[in-house]
Amino acid sequence: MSSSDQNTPRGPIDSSRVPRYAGPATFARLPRLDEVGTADIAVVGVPFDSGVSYRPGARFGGNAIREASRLLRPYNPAQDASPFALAQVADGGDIAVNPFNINEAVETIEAAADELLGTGARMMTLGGDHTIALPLLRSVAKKHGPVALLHFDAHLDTWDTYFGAEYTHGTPFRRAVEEGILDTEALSHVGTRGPLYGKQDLTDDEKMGFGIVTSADIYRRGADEVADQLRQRIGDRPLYISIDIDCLDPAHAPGTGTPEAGGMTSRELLEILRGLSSCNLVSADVVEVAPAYDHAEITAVAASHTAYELTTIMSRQIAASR
Ligand SMILES: N=C(N)NCCCC(=O)O
Ligand SMILES: [Zn+2]
Ligand SMILES: [Zn+2]
Repeated sequence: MSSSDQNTPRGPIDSSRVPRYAGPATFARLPRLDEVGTADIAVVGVPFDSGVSYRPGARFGGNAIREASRLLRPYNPAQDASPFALAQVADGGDIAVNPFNINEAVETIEAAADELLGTGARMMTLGGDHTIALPLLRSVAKKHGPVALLHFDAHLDTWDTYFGAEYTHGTPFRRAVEEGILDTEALSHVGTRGPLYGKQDLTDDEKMGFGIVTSADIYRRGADEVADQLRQRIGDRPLYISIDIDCLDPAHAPGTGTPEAGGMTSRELLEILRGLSSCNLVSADVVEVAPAYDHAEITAVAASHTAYELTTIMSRQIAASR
């Protein structure tokens, strides 16, 4: 039983008493998981970037997002909710994974997710490269069955292999479809753009069941209409949202490993997420934040606000289902 079932949840450190730049950076200055016992939502880092095809560095993403999240405040006006009061949200620290063995890392992540989800918590994972979405989805599907997937990304990430490797940051969603852990009636990429290897990439992707909302679609149709369309497709299915921060334009997220020009703004991303606030979001990740290429925490701030909106959606669901 989570502590929030008995008491009011323990929230962030009060930034009017302890300056927000002081002390250790847990996500949003929330308590650590071991301080509260169990949580409704566990924020967890996965410092792993051995699956990247270009610039490395996303292993430092989780802690960069935590640092940038010091400035988050407890009330979210855009969703009219205080996420850390509605549910016990806590920082579960990092999943320690082997950087030299991708297969072992994937197994470790799945096992750690099994353990956390087994306590009844939902997971808000901070990556790490996109490889980590596969073991997280495996674990979520063990609990909920095949889940709807909203995948925000410049890239499809449904490619087959790189250098013969099955588990990479460009391949997690093809593996997930092959494994039958996704609900193929409700799969969407959002923010897709940029050059592909060939037209076949799109044909393959469509055969797997994915719909595509391109970055240009968002610009032309607007965030509200896009969110409405996505919400209708998802319905009340258990939903997993995976957000590759490179879905944002490099102007809004320079700190990432495979940037592509012509992306959505951070405002558009946040607005689409707010439009999904009624969805049954069971877990989510924010990946591919690589702070070495960031400037003035632009990317880390965008990622921390993204995780905040996702956490708000989950906490509203948790409160509504009590
Ligand atoms: N998942 C991310 N960020 N990128 C995938 C790009 C794979 C490629 O280099 O073709
Ligand atoms: Zn990407
Ligand atoms: Zn990706």
